[in-house]
Amino acid sequence: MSSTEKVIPVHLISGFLGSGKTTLLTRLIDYYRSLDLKAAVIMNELGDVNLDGQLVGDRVPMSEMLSGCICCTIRGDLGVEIKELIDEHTPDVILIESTGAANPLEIIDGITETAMYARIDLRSVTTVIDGAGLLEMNKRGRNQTFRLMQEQIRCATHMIINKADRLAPEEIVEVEQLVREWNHSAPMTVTVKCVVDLERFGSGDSTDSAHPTRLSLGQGAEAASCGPDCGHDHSHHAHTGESHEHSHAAHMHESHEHVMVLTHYFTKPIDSHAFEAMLRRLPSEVYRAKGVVTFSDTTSRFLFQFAYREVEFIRITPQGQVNDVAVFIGEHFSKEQLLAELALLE
Ligand SMILES: Nc1nc2c(ncn2[C@@H]2O[C@H](COP(=O)(O)OP(=O)(O)OP(=O)(O)O)[C@@H](O)[C@H]2O)c(=O)[nH]1
Repeated sequence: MSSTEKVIPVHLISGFLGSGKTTLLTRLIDYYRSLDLKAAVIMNELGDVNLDGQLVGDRVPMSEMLSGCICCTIRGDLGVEIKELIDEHTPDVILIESTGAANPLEIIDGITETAMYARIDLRSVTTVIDGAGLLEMNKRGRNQTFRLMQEQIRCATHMIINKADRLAPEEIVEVEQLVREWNHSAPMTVTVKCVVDLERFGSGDSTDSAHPTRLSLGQGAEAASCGPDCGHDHSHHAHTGESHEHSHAAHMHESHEHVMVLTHYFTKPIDSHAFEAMLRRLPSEVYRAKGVVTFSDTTSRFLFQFAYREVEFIRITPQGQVNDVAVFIGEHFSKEQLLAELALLE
């Protein structure tokens, strides 16, 4: 794989149970088809049967992750699924629809981890909101489902307040105000049947730096928990991903107001001491980093983790080719400064 090989954009569709995620997904599939772009889809259902998948049919390559919540038990498989879809179908874009019970922060973490072995790029997190459902939940009391809804809204880079046909005009205003309280920056569109302008989902070309991703992950990204309906063992976050490609070049996401993700592909081995020193110098605004590196001063390769200011290196012997990549997640950090630090390493 060459450094010029394209990075495949990934769009995550999140939202409450029955809010209209699949409705949006089918629209997107039609949209990409009209542009003559190949979309691949990952759908996640808590049950054994992917009913929504019937709606998508066999129009696009689809991976079904059933019987588990994408954000916990099968989160580790997410990377494998993405990699397999890419290897088998070479899609121009990947769409992921998560179960309404999933906590998007966990999925975002899973997707960004996948950058270690597939040239992908999380471009947007669209949260579909059932306006009437949200109002009802707000009146009934703030239970666990309510908190999950909040989390899904906080995480969104784009918000769709759907099912407007079921809301009176003053209720629409009420929903908008509620949603704005939790997410100050993401664009918000009020729709019926998720009819939105799909242009921002792009041409599939993620190298378009004119449209940087805003990942407004909100607070508590690392403390995220799974959804209330998930019911799975959260202690097993399998880390997978042995088959990989070696690749180069930096790819970056930015947000001026919220959480940013910066994904940097290293072009060559780097000095281990300089790298560790760089991690330790990271500003407190960077609260998470992870990746795979090859050091010039040791023979082995390492998986590194940086969380809560702690640095951890794990020696790995990857099967197949693995990207040398570092992913940084944080809020309000200076991308220029970080890129300058990274440039010094190479
Ligand atoms: N009244 C109304 N119904 C809608 C609208 N959008 C979608 N629906 C209906 O709501 C139901 C659920 O829509 P889906 O798109 O399957 O929702 P989902 O979020 O994928 O559902 P889960 O996968 O179960 O979480 C379907 O019957 C849709 O036809 C809307 O704007 N108004």
